[in-house]
Amino acid sequence: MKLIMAEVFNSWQGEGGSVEGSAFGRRQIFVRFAGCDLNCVWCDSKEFIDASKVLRWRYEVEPFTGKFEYKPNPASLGEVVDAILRLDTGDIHSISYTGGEPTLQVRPLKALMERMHELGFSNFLETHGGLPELIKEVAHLTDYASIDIKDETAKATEDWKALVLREVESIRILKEAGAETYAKLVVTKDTKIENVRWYASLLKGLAPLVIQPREPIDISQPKLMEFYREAALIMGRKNVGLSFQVHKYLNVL
Ligand SMILES: C[S@@+](CC[C@H](N)C(=O)[O-])C[C@H]1O[C@@H](n2cnc3c(N)ncnc32)[C@H](O)[C@@H]1O
Ligand SMILES: Nc1nc2[nH]cc(C(=O)O)c2c(=O)[nH]1
Ligand code: SF4
Ligand SMILES: [Mg+2]
Repeated sequence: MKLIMAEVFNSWQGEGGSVEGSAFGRRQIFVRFAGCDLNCVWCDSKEFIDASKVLRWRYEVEPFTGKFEYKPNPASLGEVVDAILRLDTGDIHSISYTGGEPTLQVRPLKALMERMHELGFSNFLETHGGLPELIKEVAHLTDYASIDIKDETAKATEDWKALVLREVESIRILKEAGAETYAKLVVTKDTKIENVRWYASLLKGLAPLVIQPREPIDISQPKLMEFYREAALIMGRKNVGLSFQVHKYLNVL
């Protein structure tokens, strides 16, 4: 079983805020898959979007040392499991599968999630959720899920409304399978309030929402709070929160 990897490292989960299902501030081992089918204008992992250009992957030798070793792609499942296990600091809340888009490599992702369960770890899936048919394959192995709702201003794909509906379908699948699931909406200064209302109406009664300003932040505080209020009025005041990419302020991975 082969995987196109980007990196494996140990850090704190820096996103998700305080809504139910969030792992913010929890220690995780991050497994970043190479390759994505979307192209968000603000993506902070752009160098990993084209998997064919990710010729090698890196794994931390020791957490927070900035020391890495490199291996050629594709990686074997055993190599990735070894890289994860050597980063097990004994205080790991869950393994985060991110990217790129982890669900695109659904067979190796599934095998890795199964292996991590066997080894006693919980699985945290970080995904755009745009491919519900692939989400179905791993939903039963997912303990926690953070699903992005791609705003129009992300310009992730041509038919962004159809993408949003597929993302919501993925949330439904994950919830039905018993995964603790929340939605994450990255907002920009150009995000439209009517779009925020639409996302909120789709998520109402389904999953909580975190509103995460795009980094670097240029959205005004009044606008951010307007999005928050409108979403909370639709979804309920306990079901909305803010999320910031705190790891970027701490200068950690
Ligand atoms: C790089 S993505 C990988 C997982 C998956 N492809 C997705 O988009 O959800 C991981 C998370 O980082 C967030 N992110 C990436 N670039 C960002 C930026 N410039 N500002 C805020 N959040 C960002 C994404 O929205 C997503 O929630
Ligand atoms: N510390 C930390 N937290 C994160 N939460 C989501 C991340 C991601 O890139 O998926 C991420 C990341 O790259 N680092
Ligand atoms: S879906 Fe995720 S990895 Fe893909 S371009 Fe958007 S933010 Fe980047
Ligand atoms: Mg990141």
